[in-house]
Order: sequence, then C-alpha cells, then structure tokens
Amino acid sequence: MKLFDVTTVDNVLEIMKNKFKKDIMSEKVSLIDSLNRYISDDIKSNINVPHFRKSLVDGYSVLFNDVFLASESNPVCLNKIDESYMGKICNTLLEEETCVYTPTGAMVPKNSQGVVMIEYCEVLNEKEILIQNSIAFNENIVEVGEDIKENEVLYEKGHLINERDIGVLAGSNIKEIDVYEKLTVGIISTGDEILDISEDIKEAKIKDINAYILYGQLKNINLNPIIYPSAKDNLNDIINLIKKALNECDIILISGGSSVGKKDETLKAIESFENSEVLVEGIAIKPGKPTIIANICNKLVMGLPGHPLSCAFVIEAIFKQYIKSLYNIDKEEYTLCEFTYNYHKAKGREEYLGVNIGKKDNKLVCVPIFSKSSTIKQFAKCDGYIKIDRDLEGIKNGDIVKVYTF
Ligand SMILES: Nc1nc2c(c(=O)[nH]1)N[C@H]1C(S)=C(S)[C@@H](COP(=O)(O)OP(=O)(O)OC[C@H]3O[C@@H](n4cnc5c(N)ncnc54)[C@H](O)[C@@H]3O)O[C@H]1N2
Ligand code: MOO
Repeated sequence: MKLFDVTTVDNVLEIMKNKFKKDIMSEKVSLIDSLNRYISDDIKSNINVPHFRKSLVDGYSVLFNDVFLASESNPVCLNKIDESYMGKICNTLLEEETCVYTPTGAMVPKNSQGVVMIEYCEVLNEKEILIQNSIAFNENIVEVGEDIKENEVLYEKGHLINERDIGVLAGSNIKEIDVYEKLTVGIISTGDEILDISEDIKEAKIKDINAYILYGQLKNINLNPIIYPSAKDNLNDIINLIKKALNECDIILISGGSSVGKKDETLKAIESFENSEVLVEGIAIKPGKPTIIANICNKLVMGLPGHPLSCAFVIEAIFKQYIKSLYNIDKEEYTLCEFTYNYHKAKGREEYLGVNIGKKDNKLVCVPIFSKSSTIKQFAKCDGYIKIDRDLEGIKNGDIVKVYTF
C-alpha cells in the first residue's frame, strides 16, 4: 500500500520558488484592463483631486465674517453677485456682504470662506438672499488636493488593483497602468464521474466544481486561466490533455486523481513524460494532503486533490503564495481577530479553517465554519480562513488569530 511521504508547506514553497523561478515582464494596459492585475511599478497621481476648490452642497458661497452671527431670528441679507456653473471656472471674488450661488461640485470663488446650504437661505429677489444660519470657517468646501495630492503615491508596486482602485485611478487622470504580464494556467479536471458545464446530471456523475472555482481564483490574481474539457480516469486521455496544455500554458493544474485510489492516474500521467520530475507527493496540510508538485519540460504541474474544499485551499494557501513570490510580493495581508472557539487539532499538519468575522464588545471576532472537504457551499460563505501551525495542537477561545480574507 502506498503512503504519502508528506512535505511541509515551507519546504514545498521553497521547492516551487527555486524550481520555477520566472522573470515576469511588465506590460501597459488601459485603466479598465488593470482590474485584478498586480502593478509592476508605483503609481502616483498626476493631479490634485479636486484640482479646484469646490462646493460640497447646493448653496451660497460667502465670507465668514458676513454670516458667522446669522440665525433664523437674526438673518443677514447678502447681495448675490454671480452664479457658479458646473464645470466652469468661477473668476468672481466675494466682497463684503455679497454671495455667489454655488451648486454641488461647482467651483467656489477663490476667496470663499464657506457655503451656506440653500435650505438656510431665502431668496428675496434676483439680487438679495437672506442667510438664516451661520457656518464654520470653510464649511462645505472641498479644498484643492483634499482627496488626493498631486504626485502622491497611490499604490505601491505589487498592489493588486481592485474595483475601488480603478475609480481612484480614473479620478487621478491615470489612463494606462504598468502591470505584470499574465501567466497562462491550464485547468484540467479528471474523473469518470465529472460532467462538463453543458452536460446534465446522470447516473452517479457530478458537475465539475473545481474547474470553475480554480478559474475564479486564478482570474483574481493576474493569471489567464484556460479550462480544458475534463478527462476521464484514463491515462491516455490525461496524457493527451497535459501535452496540449504544455503547448499552450505556463503552468498546469490537474484536479482529481492525486490520491491513492486505483483509478488515480495523475501521477502515472505525469511520470509518463520523459522530461518529468515529481518533486512533492503529499503536503503536510489539512485539507489538501494529496497534492502533487511536478516539473514537466520546466513547467510547474500541480496535481490537486479532487475534493473541492481541499482543491480550493491548496490554491489559496500554497499556489497563491508561489505566484506572489514571482511578483516579489512578500507582504502578508490579514485581519487580526479574536477566535471564539476551543479547537483541537492533531500535530503534524498545517491546518486551514474557514471563518466568519463578526463584532463582539467592539472587538473583531471570528468563528470557524466547519465543513467536509467534499462540500463547498459553506466555504463560499466564509469571510476568510485561518492557518493553524503544524506544531500546534489547536487554538483556544480568546486567542488572537490572523484571518486571511477572501
Ligand atoms: N484511502 C484513502 N482515500 C482517500 C485519501 C487517503 O489518504 N486514503 N485521501 C482523501 C483526501 S484527503 C482527498 S482530498 C481525496 C483526494 O482525492 P483525489 O485527488 O484522488 O480525487 P478523486 O478521488 O478523483 O476525487 C475525490 C472527490 O472529489 C470529487 N471531485 C473530483 N474532481 C472534482 C471536480 N472537478 N469537481 C467537483 N468534485 C470533484 C470526486 O467526485 C470525489 O468525490 O481523496 C480522499 N480519499
Ligand atoms: O486533505 Mo483531503 O485534501 O482533506 O480532503
């Protein structure tokens, strides 16, 4: 009976980083195409945002001394000398006892010392406005560069651009971004029981989950995933698909068949290649132990466990770390939370546990979400996961843990 000779996570990462070093080139993409890409250079703002003083509300620009005593019972009458228009320069300067109508977002007069909201103003006629409320100095004015300063470093090299970032970049007049080139990753699901997306459920067959989760996980980290049609548990089928993927991809991920069952063909398929080398056969992690790491023609080929939860965790905890190392990113991103459960684990394997984050007594807390490795719904609902060190025997209620959020 074959038993796995498992390798620790640190050793696995060392092997991957040494064997599959790559110089990742940089390319320029349009702002919209920079979503979910790692930037290959720092990005600075071209401009101040806003680049002109503007009003936060619909109201009247005023001088502070004119209105600071104004109230409903003691209103102040000001002369309306102009209006500011959206998108236009306002050159008018305020003088004592004057005001300028300023809609939300329009430029305020250069010497404006605040904007009184229209709700607190009564229009007596075209020229006279009754101000019925005071304001603080410069209230309701957005100052030049208040949001973003010209030349401010917005994002550092290695940052992954998200949906909010592209808004920041658009507002900062950035049109093109330097990002790391995408590596192409082939996804091959294996198993007699696996149905492709177009096939309906029949017999004891199941729909392919792994290919789709893998696709999403890879897409989110600057990679170009290709889903190949699934392969039966047939050595030749798997070999042929690997050959095709070797021609088209930089990395190949094969899910299923990495364990010890009699139909588990991934290892045999890998070993059938002349230029192949199996580097890791089993990792000291839970879930995800039956993971294979191999080299075929100097390309990384991973045999991932078929169970969806295990497959997804190997990508989160191992593969993503390797990919980040290619972009020279060593920053760990996590949220510290108090663990609210007494969890026991066996020593010897690093363990990953999905968690949900909540708040208790103004503290961030997390609760573990338990599910079998064959399931996926609970995992999809987790806010993130924690890693429990190989040598620990568990975590106690009240311990502070790092939550790696999704
Ligand atoms: N006797 C033992 N049995 C198992 C062991 C073991 O050590 N001894 N390890 C278990 C662990 S842990 C895992 S994880 C799985 C890994 O199995 P394989 O990688 O060989 O994968 P399969 O046997 O092909 O499939 C396992 C399971 O996952 C389902 N599956 C496979 N591919 C997909 C897919 N693309 N989408 C959705 N579900 C998929 C498959 O139908 C099976 O139910 O082995 C344990 N067994
Ligand atoms: O380790 Mo398996 O990878 O738990 O299901």
